[in-house]
Amino acid sequence: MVAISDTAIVLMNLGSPDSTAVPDVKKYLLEFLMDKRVIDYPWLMRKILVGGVIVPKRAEKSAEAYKSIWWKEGSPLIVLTQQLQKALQHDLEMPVEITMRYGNPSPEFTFNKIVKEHPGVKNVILVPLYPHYAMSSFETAAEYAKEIYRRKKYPFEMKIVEPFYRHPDYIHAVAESMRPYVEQDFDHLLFSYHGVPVRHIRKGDVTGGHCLKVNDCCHVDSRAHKQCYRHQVTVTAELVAKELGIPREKWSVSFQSRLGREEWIRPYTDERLRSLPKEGVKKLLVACPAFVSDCLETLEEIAVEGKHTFIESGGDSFTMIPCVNTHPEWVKALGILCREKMETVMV
Ligand SMILES: C=CC1=C(C)c2cc3[nH]c(cc4nc(cc5[nH]c(cc1n2)c(C)c5CCC(=O)O)C(CCC(=O)O)=C4C)c(C)c3C=C
Ligand SMILES: [Fe+2]
Ligand SMILES: [Fe+2]
Repeated sequence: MVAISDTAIVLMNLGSPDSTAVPDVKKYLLEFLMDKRVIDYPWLMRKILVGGVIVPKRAEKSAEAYKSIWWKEGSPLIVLTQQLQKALQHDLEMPVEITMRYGNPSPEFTFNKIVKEHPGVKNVILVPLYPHYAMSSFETAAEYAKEIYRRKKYPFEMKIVEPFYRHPDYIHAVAESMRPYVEQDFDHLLFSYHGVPVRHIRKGDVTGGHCLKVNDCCHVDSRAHKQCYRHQVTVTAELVAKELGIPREKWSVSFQSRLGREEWIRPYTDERLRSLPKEGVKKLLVACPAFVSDCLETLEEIAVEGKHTFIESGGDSFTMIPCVNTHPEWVKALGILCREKMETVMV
């Protein structure tokens, strides 16, 4: 039972296919990749590329990858988000629901559930579970939730928690979740973030002249940083490494999960995994703080494929550090983020 409250929290994650069956994976990939903020080409071009090339080519391989990481309860990303929901609800003593940008449960389903099960709720705090801004992650989640909210005229106010990539409590949670791993002997720590196309970084640059144009742009103050994924992931890595006391030469950042022929932000994780052993790195730790829940991109792309690449290239030991998932410090941090948002004036 949850205490009666006029506020509810909605945790919004990316989503997964309903099952590992090829038709379900196809349906999910189509919804995901037809999103104009993920593949931002004109509609007809996107339709031809996604429906005619990418999805038919990728669906079976993707389904196999999902099969290899699927839990008996379902998709790890969904199950971990449900576990986070329960832990946060216990912590905050107010209703906490989950929703997904793609697949189920959809924002419409979740908002309807709140209206039906918690008719006293007047305020909803929506938390896109992305620490960093990207057009293809935070922005699409927030805009989609707002679109549904406005279209259906729900009887509550809705506030959205902004990217929290440098929030001290989030940084502390990531650092604490990593601490047991960095206390062991290791040669190097790689922060592997989900990549985005270079074009997305340029497109999000509100100044039109900063990102990837100014020398060492991520470290030069700019209004562009509010929407710069590259800047924000760099800051997270620097703050976490500082809190853990890891010297600068012992960690680096790279970007995984490229799709298509376009140039994505560099360095690429697979290339780094091939070159690190040649630079003398034999014991490697990999952390993926772009994700708050373990998912296909960590459990398969990093823990299986990435490990294989590193060991084949001459590495000795490879450890993937789990995401913050339901770590108590993360549950605490999320509660603080929600409470801070509740205290702001409704717009
Ligand atoms: C143009 C393609 C893609 C962009 C841009 C992109 C950005 C992006 N994605 C995440 C988080 C996740 N992505 C996940 C899976 C996934 N991502 C893409 C493509 C793009 N992502 C695809 C095609 C897939 C599906 C799987 C596959 O076929 O490889 C996941 C995992 C989902 C799961 O069910 O476990 C996450 C999480 C972020 C944060 C981001 C921008 C920064
Ligand atoms: Fe992705
Ligand atoms: Fe930038």
